[in-house]
Amino acid sequence: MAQLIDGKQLSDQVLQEVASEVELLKGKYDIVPTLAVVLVGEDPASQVYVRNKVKRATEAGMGSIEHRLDAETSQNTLNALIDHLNNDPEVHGILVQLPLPSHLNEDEVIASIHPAKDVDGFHPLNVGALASGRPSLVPCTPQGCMIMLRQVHPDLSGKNVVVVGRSNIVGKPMAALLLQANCTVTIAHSRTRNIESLCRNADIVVAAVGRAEFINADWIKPGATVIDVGINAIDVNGKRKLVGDVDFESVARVAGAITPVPGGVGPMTIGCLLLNTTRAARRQLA
Ligand SMILES: Nc1nc(=O)c2c([nH]1)NC[C@@H]1CN(c3ccc(C(=O)N[C@@H](CCC(=O)O)C(=O)O)cc3)C=[N+]21
Repeated sequence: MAQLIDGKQLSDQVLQEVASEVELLKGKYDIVPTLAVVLVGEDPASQVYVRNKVKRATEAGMGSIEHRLDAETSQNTLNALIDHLNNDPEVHGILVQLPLPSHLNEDEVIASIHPAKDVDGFHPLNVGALASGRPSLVPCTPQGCMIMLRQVHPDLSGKNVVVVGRSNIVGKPMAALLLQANCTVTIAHSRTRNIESLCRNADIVVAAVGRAEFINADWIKPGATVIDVGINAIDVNGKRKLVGDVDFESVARVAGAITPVPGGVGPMTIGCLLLNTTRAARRQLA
C-alpha cells in the first residue's frame, strides 16, 4: 500500500507559518494582511470553496473581504470593483473565483487585477515571470503540489514527470515549477498518443484533467508518486461523493506514494493562497 501524502496535515503546517508571518506583519509594521474574494453567481461548489478560504484566513489572523455579485453582473461593474480593490491600501490580495459566468471575459478580468495583488498568479506578468524562471506570485495549486512532492522527493532533479492536463491554472504552471526543479517534464493532454505508456514510464504523475477516476493502476509504474489534483463530485447510490482524477483504490496498490481526495491537494491550495497573500502584503510595504 502506498504512502499517503496528507494534504490536511501539511496545509496545517503551512497555515501555522502563515499565522506567524501575520503576527510579525501586525507587530512590526501594523498591517493586517487582507484577502478580497470576489464571487460572481451562486454556484454551490464555489460557495463552499470561498467559505473555506475566508474561514482559514480568519483562523490565521488575516483580514478577509467577501464580495458576492449576482450572476448577471456586467463586465463594467466587475471592472469597477476590481479597480476599487486595486486602489484600496488595506487589500493585499485579490481573488476572483473562476470560472466566471459565460458573458464575462475572464482574460480581461485576470489582466485587470494589479499584478502585485494577484494572489492566484494568473496575471500575464506573473505567468511570464514563472515561465522565465523568475517566479513571484506562483499559482496556488501547483505550489501546493510541489510542497507535497518534496515530502517524498527532497531532490526532484532528473525525475521523469508526466503532467496530465494543460490548463493555465494547473497543468502549465505545474510543468514550469517542475522544470525549475530540474525534472524532465512531459505535458500530456486529450490529443496525446500512448498516454498510458507515457505515464507508466514516469517516476511522478500529476493528474489534472477533471475527469473522475480517469487514471487507473495500469497507467502507473510500481513505486511511482501520484499527485491527484482532480476534485470531482460523483453520485454513488444517490449520495454525493468527492473523487479525484485517479482511481484511488487501484492506484494506491501500485504507487509508492499518493495524495487522497478529499484531504489532499485541495487544502494545500488554500494554504498556498494565504501564503501568497502574506507575501503580497510584505511586498506592498515599501
Ligand atoms: N481564482 C480561483 N482560484 C482558485 O484557487 C480556485 C478557483 N478560482 N476556482 C475553483 C478552484 C477550486 N479550488 C479549490 C480549493 C480548495 C478545495 C478544497 O479544499 N477541497 C476539499 C474538500 C472540499 C469539499 O468538501 O467540497 C478537499 O479537497 O479536501 C477545493 C477546490 C480553488 N479554485
